[in-house]
Amino acid sequence: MANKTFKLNTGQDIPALGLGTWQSEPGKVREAVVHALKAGYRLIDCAYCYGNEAEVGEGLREAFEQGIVKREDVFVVTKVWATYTSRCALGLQKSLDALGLDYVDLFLVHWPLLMNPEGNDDRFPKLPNGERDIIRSHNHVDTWKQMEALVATGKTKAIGVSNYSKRYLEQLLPHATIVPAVNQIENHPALPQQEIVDLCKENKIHIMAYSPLGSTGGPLFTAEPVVKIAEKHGVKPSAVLLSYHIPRGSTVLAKSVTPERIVENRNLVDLDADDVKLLNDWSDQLTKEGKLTRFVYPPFGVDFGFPDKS
Ligand SMILES: NC(=O)C1=CN([C@@H]2O[C@H](COP(=O)(O)OP(=O)(O)OC[C@H]3O[C@@H](n4cnc5c(N)ncnc54)[C@H](OP(=O)(O)O)[C@@H]3O)[C@@H](O)[C@H]2O)C=CC1
Ligand SMILES: O=C[C@H](O)[C@@H](O)[C@@H](O)[C@H](O)C(=O)O
Repeated sequence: MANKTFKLNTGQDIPALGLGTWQSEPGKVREAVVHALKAGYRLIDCAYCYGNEAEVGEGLREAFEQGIVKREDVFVVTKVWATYTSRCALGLQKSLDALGLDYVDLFLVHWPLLMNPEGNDDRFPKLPNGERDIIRSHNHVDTWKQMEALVATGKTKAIGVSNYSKRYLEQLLPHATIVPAVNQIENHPALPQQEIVDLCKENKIHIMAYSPLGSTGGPLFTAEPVVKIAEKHGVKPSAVLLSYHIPRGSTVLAKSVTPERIVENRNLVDLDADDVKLLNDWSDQLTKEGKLTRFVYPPFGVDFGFPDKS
């Protein structure tokens, strides 16, 4: 099942499982990438903001040189960081240079906002009071227009968004000449974001689920329904959390720099209708109790339109 692919609205095949690289430490991520490609992963999720694209690129190069995989067989994703959303072409070029590639398969708007491109830091400019230096007059639709222009350059095969709520998508879609191929969002049974998933499905926008384990340390491993289903199938809770996305028709990104876990995370299981119901019931219960959990919400001080955060 880990070799499954989905079709994007561009006609490209996108793997159902990818390796995440956020917080993958220097000194570890090159080997993690090589190991993942050897283990059969065919999607690597990167971002300029992660500060490790040069080392991810070394891993890719090593895998190409060793004949583990060819460039055209790996789906490489990267994202324009918030200080470059008024300079998307430059943002893409910087990622390509760091990765050592001449194109990526998918380029995403990492977050729908602009941070001061002339601020006091390349990635995290701050105001004297310590808050992030955000250009609040910027319209995220303008960023999308720049993204659209990048497709013709051949430097990215597809474009998409990330961290787009229903409200933001509804603002964007009437102006989009190219419908985003993907919306990459936090997604797991404790944050199903069904309203976004449904809207994306209606518009043929593929979901890439991030932080499927609850991000750092995998806080969702101990959730009761997850443990119950894992015991039933004789697998680890991580396998249940990753497999949850396959019947939803979504790609799932699992980050690890630990060789055994990278391999282990390829062992997806076929969840049956009872398992899916148990997880969905848990999501419904969390929704009713107001206990949904968003693990990734950086301190931008911007209302992105997520119902659990506005
Ligand atoms: N677009 C966006 O804004 C965002 C995108 N992402 C993308 O999604 C990816 C995945 O999300 P992320 O937030 O990193 O978190 P994940 O939900 O993938 O969890 C990663 C954590 O789980 C641990 N882990 C991984 N596999 C196992 C396992 N089998 N058993 C036990 N522990 C395990 C990892 O440890 P270790 O590495 O030490 O093994 C790490 O601490 C990111 O890396 C990034 O590529 C993530 C957040 C936001
Ligand atoms: O992709 C992962 C996340 O979005 C990450 O890029 C942000 O959380 C960033 O560290 C920030 O603090 O704004």
